[in-house]
Parts: sequence; structure tokens; C-alpha cells
Amino acid sequence: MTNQTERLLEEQYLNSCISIIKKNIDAYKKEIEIMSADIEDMYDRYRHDDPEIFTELSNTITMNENMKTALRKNRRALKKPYFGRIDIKDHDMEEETFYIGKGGVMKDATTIMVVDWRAPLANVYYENGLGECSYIAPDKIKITIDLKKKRTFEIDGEKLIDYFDSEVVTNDDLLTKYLAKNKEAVLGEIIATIQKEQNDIIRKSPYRNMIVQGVAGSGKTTVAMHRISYILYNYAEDFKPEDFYIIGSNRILLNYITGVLPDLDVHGVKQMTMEQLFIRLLYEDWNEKKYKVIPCDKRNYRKGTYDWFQTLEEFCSKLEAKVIPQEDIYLNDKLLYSSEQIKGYIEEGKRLSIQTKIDGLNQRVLNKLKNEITGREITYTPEMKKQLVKDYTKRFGEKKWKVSIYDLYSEFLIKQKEIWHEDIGIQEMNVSMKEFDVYDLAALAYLYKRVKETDPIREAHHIVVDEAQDFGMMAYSVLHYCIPNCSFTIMGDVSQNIHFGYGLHDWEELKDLILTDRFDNFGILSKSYRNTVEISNFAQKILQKGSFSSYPIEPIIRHGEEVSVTECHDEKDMLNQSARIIEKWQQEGYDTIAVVCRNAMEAELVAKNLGKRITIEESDLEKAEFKKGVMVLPVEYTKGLEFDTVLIYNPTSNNYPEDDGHAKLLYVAATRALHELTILHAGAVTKLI
Ligand SMILES: Nc1ncnc2c1ncn2[C@@H]1O[C@H](COP(=O)(O)OP(=O)(O)OP(=O)(O)O)[C@@H](O)[C@H]1O
Repeated sequence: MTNQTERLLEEQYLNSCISIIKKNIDAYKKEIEIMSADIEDMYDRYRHDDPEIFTELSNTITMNENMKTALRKNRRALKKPYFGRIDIKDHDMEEETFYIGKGGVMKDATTIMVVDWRAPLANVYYENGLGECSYIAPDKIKITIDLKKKRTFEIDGEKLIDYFDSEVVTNDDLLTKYLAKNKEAVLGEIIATIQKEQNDIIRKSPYRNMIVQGVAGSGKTTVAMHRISYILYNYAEDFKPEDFYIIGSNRILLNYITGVLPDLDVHGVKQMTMEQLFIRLLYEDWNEKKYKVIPCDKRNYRKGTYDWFQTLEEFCSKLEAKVIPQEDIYLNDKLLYSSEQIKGYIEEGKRLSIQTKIDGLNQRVLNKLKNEITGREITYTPEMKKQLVKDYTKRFGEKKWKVSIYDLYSEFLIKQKEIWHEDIGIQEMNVSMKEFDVYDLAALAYLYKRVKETDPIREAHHIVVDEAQDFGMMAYSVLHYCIPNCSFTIMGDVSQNIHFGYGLHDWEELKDLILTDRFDNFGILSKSYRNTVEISNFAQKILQKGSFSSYPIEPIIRHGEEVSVTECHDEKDMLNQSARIIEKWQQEGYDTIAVVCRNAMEAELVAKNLGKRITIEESDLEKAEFKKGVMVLPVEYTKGLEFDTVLIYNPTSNNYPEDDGHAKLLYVAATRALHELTILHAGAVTKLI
């Protein structure tokens, strides 16, 4: 077939696809109109005592909602019906062609025009080069096929711009084309160019736990969001949107990463910071008006460790042993419940709270007592029986836990301060019980669950943690304890642990905690898609100044300007030069620009002064949202975000001393830039550069 005929055929398919989508849209619109009128009519006729209309009404509402979703999908498909095509041959069947798009498009009940990217068959597009390969069909049967053609399209609305066959164009060529574009003010979707190693992670079973170490810009966040979309599409029975919790380190990051979800057909997942999750797990024991959440003080790093969790566990075990008597229980000289039985019950109910154990034991002894005294009218008068029941009802303790978890925690902290008297990891610990950092909240959530919870509430089925290196093992151990039977997708980069004492420096302890099943997974993403080669090399050199080992980074070959490092005379000169550079970037058409400062105080000052020359977006960290324009941010808040161009403001030796923590911090700053990175300093530049 000549190239021209081939192109003509592709254009014909695109046209037919578009006219079907338009037809679908018209049909759905009409259906929705009719159904909406029916619904209104049914509401008018509806009376409380008419179950028939009620059933009809709720069925019509559901059908109408489904129809609206289908309409939305078809409207979206009109903008770009598909991006890929595979031609496959299945044993002795005819060769078949499938087009793959962001959503499925049907001509009628049986004719598929476009296959949804999340469908099992679409896996072939991401997973395989040409030749023999297989995919797992919905009924779990492995189907072996011969992949004859793999094609990627550039389509703009109704127009076919170009297409590339995978034996002609390399994967990297295609990627570079996509990556050269400016960034929208939200995390983008990458459906058309998902890479094999990313696809592996997206399509892993949601019943298994997964930890992914990925270098900066390797797509961890993007992959995590696509994974949620994949799970919701393929496991709709077991996973509903509200069963997912996405955990990130701050509000700006969360808004940024979840911005892509509506585009991926994901609506209604919960997003929260780790602090908010622990507060949620405290239920009615948290009082928003009384308590305050504060950032961690790095001098108290001990509180973030696994050892700390074990100490708290031990504290609770001792408390349990103290409050639950474990001696034999007699009625006169008749043994009602033996010490062994009590210990056995406690051992068996390991995951039950102390209060639940007390309730359970009280109930058991009471049952034994009742058995013993029933029918013995001669030995026990009704008054005696009544008195006995009263005496034995609270044999193991009260019905309600009395001591507050805050008092318990305070007791725990005071004990630890005594033990670790000289230790710097604990000196500044706050025992006022008014202000809490994330690890205090974790400890309180643990105490609530371990000590007083009696009515467990089903929380998440699947938790996605982004920037996972930010949190110490204490946080994970508590999560693992408090939300049992929940699977995890944990994404992070230990080279970006900027919390000095806190956080994860390697994955070993977390692997031991989370990856306990043989089908659990540890994945590595080493290709970096975000930065140009120049920026990526510059950032790697910063990491190499640290004394820690880091995971290798492979940049996708995309070249840009060299990173520029310029010394300024003084602060005023630095502000002038910053404004000039930013104006130049804006003239060149860059949309998202960041000025990265060392801390919040510097950021506030720089925003104020630069604001006199150029427009700066909201810089109040409580209110700021990630958006187009110029943002001035402290480096810690830029983690997880990305910008077309980045200016690192004044990284002097004072701001970034030559140590491991600061090397990681500066690495984070440098890897935020997609296209250009500039450094301005007044005074000796840090030795990390
Ligand atoms: N397969 C891909 N095709 C096209 N672009 C991609 C692909 N994978 C990642 N990207 C792009 O690379 C950039 C980095 O992705 P993302 O922010 O998810 O990385 P990350 O690993 O979370 O980074 P960091 O650790 O620095 O926060 C984004 O612009 C994303 O759109």
C-alpha cells in the first residue's frame, strides 16, 4: 500500500469515527432530555406509599446519570478521538485493527470504534514491541497474539496531522516532541506516551502493595494518578472513588496533583495531608478549636522513627497488662474463667483495642457466671443473683474508657524525656498538649485505635502516598496499624528527602513493613522526563556532592539552554536581574515561572520587592494555588511541582551549607525546571554548585 493510500484510509477512519461521535452526542442529548422530563413527571406523581414509582424513578435517575457520563466522554472524544492503533493477529483469526483513545467509543452495542486506554487489550500498545506477545483478557485468560503494527497519531480536533509507526520512529523521538511543550497550570495526562516501566506500575493489581522509587521527574505523581483511573475502570466492583485517599505533604501539591483527575474520569477521591488523615482517625477526640497543628521541629527527629513507634507499642502493652487483671476468676471456690483463658483471649484479639478487650472479657465472665447460677434456686436467692451479676459485670473494667488519649500521650512523652534526658532527638519536645506535629498526631491516632476504639469505622481501601520520603516510619507504622486491610501505592524519591532528621533515607524499613506478600512490588523509575539534559546533569552534580548513594538518573535526550549561574553585586542588583530575566522568559512565551527561595521569610520579602516590577501570583502559603504566571515560593513548597523556567534565588553557602540535607534541598530546587534554569547569587555561592 502506498503512503498516500494509507494516509487516505487513516483520514477516512478518523472521519467516520468523528461522525459516529457526533451521532452519539445527538442521540445522548435527546435521550437525556426525554429522561429528564420523565423524571420531573415522576417526581410530580410520586407519593410516599408508592414503591413502584420510587423504583422506576431511581432507575431512571441512574440511567440518566450514565447517559450524561457517556455524553461527556463523547464530547471529549471529539477533541481527539484516539492516539494509537494496534493491528493484531490472534492465531487463525483474521488480522484485526484497534484504535486506542482516552475513552472508549462505540458505534452500536457490538461495534467498537475506539478502545479505552485502560482496557486489557490496550496494554499491548504500551507493553510490547512488534511480534508475539500476550494480554490478560477480562476473564483472566491469557491471550497470545502477534502484534503486527503499532502506530501513534497526532490529531488536532477533527484533523489528522501526522502518524508514526513504531518500527520507523523511536519511542524517545515521540516523547521529546511531547516533552518540548509548555506546561499547563495542572499536572498533565500522559496517556499517549506512557512508557513500559510506568505502564507496569499503573496496571499492578490494586490488592497488592507497591512502593516506587523514582528519580525527580520520572512521572511518579503522574503514574499514581493514572493508576487510580485504571483501578476504578477495571475493578469498579471493589473500588469506589471514595475508597481512595491521596496523601501529600501540603495543600498546594495536593491541588496540583489532583487537578489531572477529572480528565482521567476520576471524580470524588479523597485528598488530604498526612496531618489531616491522622486527625480524621481521631474522630470525635479531635477538637479543632482547642488544638493546633504545627510543623515538625527537626531537633525532635526521634519522634519520626520506627523505634519510636515500637516504644509507643510497648507503652500500650504495659498499659494493657496493668489495666486488665489476668488472675483466675472464681465464684466461691468454683473457677469461672482461668488466667490462661484470659491471656488466650488477649492474644487472639491482638488487633482489638484495650477497651474492646475489657468489654469482651466482661461479657465472657458474665456469661459463665449466669450459666453457673441459673437454676440453682436453693444456693442463690434472686437478690443474691442480682448482686452477683452486679459484682461481676465490670470485673475487667468500666464500659467506657475514662483517661483521655491526650493524658496518656503526655504520660508517654514525659517518660521518654526522662529516659532520653541527654538526647538531642527529644530535648525540645512539647508536652503542652495543645500543639501537635504530624508525629504527635500519628501517636494520638495510634493511642485512639489501640486503647479506646470500640466501634471501628471502615476507612480507605487504597491509599496513595506521594512524596513518600517526606514521612518517617512512625507515620507509616501507625497508618498500617490504624487502617488494616487497605493496600498502598507509595511513591517517592529518597534523594529528595529534605526533612533532614525526619523522613526516609532509604526504603528498607518501609519495605519490611508494607511489602510482606510475595506479590507485593518494589518498582524503580530511573528515566527523568521533566528536565532538559543540561538541567538534569547540573542537578546530578549537586547530588554527587552529598555523601549518600543515590539512584542513577537517565534523562530523556532533550537539549536546551545551559544552566546559568550569575553573581550579582548586591541584593538590589539581584532583584533587578531577576525581574529582567523573568520579563525575558515571559516574552519568550513561558507560562509557569518560579522564583525559588530558601525559606518562607525570604520568599515573602522577594515577592514583595519583585511585585513592584512584575505581576506575582498569590504568595501567601495558606492561600496560594499552583497556576500560570510567576510564583515566589520557599524551596520546601516546590517539591512535586514543576515550572517551565526556574530561578534559584541566592543559593549562598549560608543558605545551602555543604551537607547532605542541603544537597537534597538544592537538588529539589534545580529539578523543578522543565526548560530553563537560572541561578542568581550575591556573595559566595554554595559549594554544592
Ligand atoms: N510517559 C510520559 N510521557 C510524557 N510526559 C511524561 C511521561 N512521564 C512523565 N512525564 C512528564 O514528566 C514530568 C514529571 O512528572 P511527575 O511530576 O509525575 O514526576 P515525579 O516523579 O512525581 O517528579 P518529582 O519527584 O520531581 O515530583 C511531568 O511533566 C509529566 O507530564
